[in-house]
Amino acid sequence: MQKILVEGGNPLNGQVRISGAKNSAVALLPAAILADSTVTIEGLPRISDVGILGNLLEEIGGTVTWDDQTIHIDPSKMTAMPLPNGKVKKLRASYYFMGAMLGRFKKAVIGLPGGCHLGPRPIDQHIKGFEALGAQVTNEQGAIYLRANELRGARIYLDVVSVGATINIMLAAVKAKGKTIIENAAKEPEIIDVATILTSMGAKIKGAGTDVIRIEGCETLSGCTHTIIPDRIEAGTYTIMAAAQGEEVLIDNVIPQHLESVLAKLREMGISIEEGDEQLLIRPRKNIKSVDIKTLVHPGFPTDLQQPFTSLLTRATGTGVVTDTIYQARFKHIDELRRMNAKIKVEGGSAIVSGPVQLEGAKVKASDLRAGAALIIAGLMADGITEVTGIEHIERGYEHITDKLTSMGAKIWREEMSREEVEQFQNS
Ligand SMILES: CC(=O)N[C@H]1[C@@H](OP(=O)(O)OP(=O)(O)OC[C@H]2O[C@@H](n3ccc(=O)[nH]c3=O)[C@H](O)[C@@H]2O)O[C@H](CO)[C@@H](O)[C@@H]1O
Ligand SMILES: C=C(OP(=O)(O)O)C(=O)O
Repeated sequence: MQKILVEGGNPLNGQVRISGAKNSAVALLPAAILADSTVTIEGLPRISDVGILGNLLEEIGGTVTWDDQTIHIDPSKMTAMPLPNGKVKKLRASYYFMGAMLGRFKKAVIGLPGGCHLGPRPIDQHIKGFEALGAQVTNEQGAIYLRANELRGARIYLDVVSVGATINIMLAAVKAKGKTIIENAAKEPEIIDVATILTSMGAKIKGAGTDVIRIEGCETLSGCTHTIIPDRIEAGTYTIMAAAQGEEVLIDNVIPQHLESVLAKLREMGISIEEGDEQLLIRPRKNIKSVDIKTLVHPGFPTDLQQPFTSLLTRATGTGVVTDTIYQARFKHIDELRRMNAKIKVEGGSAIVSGPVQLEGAKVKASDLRAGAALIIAGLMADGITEVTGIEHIERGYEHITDKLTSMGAKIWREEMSREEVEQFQNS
């Protein structure tokens, strides 16, 4: 088991290239189940979530070959193999096997998903969608059983705007008979990316990226080649890192429009950001001022950048109020930031950050993926050395994070944990 160490205070300079989007990748791989011949996806991030999904595709009979960041998935020999336990529990996005297998085989058995612990993460809207399409859905001992004689298009209104439910319903509906309309759909860029791969396979989808998506079901979908979009959350994380500890940092392979809400907040703090076609140039100021942020569905401020942004606020002058309307309890990083001398109170669903403070290196634990990113940002700014454990969470979403930061001048490295440290970590 490894930990990440950061020696703070070293300025970041130079360039970082953003990887393919995790939250697209984890839906694009299951989408390949729906095709009748090989699907090739280019530009994938080699992160643990993607590796696990590749293994799950093999478990159901897919032939998976990797060529650096390109995957080739031959789905022709896949079966409706039940996946009630095991690797499906290691990540959130295994729930996309429900929609994709229901679409192709009209049946599936998938264990309830894992993923970051951010408070309750129900999947009732996914199930409502599958039922509307004609599936019988039961929960038996922690696994979801889905079965349909046939799938029929339906009009589905989502009570909650959900990325996962929108994509999962799309995956099943492309193989349903007739027309499906998803109302109050999520509008995240990853939804457009999934609609793009499905369209390349032959699906008929209109309106992805708006809150009404119309799908005309097809009998067969064929193989295709698709290039994934860049990861806006990884790009946002490096932009925040540059704002926290950079001199001049170029973020390459980014779609700036995906990050408008975050860039607006950074500019409000006094940080200079130049936007190119696929690049952002960040030149922070020494003195930055606090802002309030409230997370919202896209195109609002993304919940996945709330935790990294909180670390940045510790170096800003004034009081910043952070409110997460998507996951009201996404504040597990706050106790760890306090160990590093941050002045943050959690009150009534908001974190109130007072600054500026000089953070101090400490031994801290990442409770989830973006908490891990928040602690690395804090470590970059802190006096002395910060040790971050729980890095398996970070590896779910950040490709080569230590190498990328090292190339920009950060002192950051991995070390094996001693037996005592592993025991302490497991008991904490
Ligand atoms: C793999 C992936 O893409 N993960 C992202 C996805 O998660 P995920 O798809 O799980 O998140 P959702 O968009 O579904 O969740 C949004 C909100 O809706 C609620 N909800 C969701 C589904 C449901 O059936 N019922 C329900 O009540 C959730 O508890 C949450 O409060 O979107 C989140 C919100 O942008 C991001 O933080 C995650 O990084
Ligand atoms: C919450 C996240 O991921 P997941 O939904 O995969 O747990 C995230 O990417 O911040």
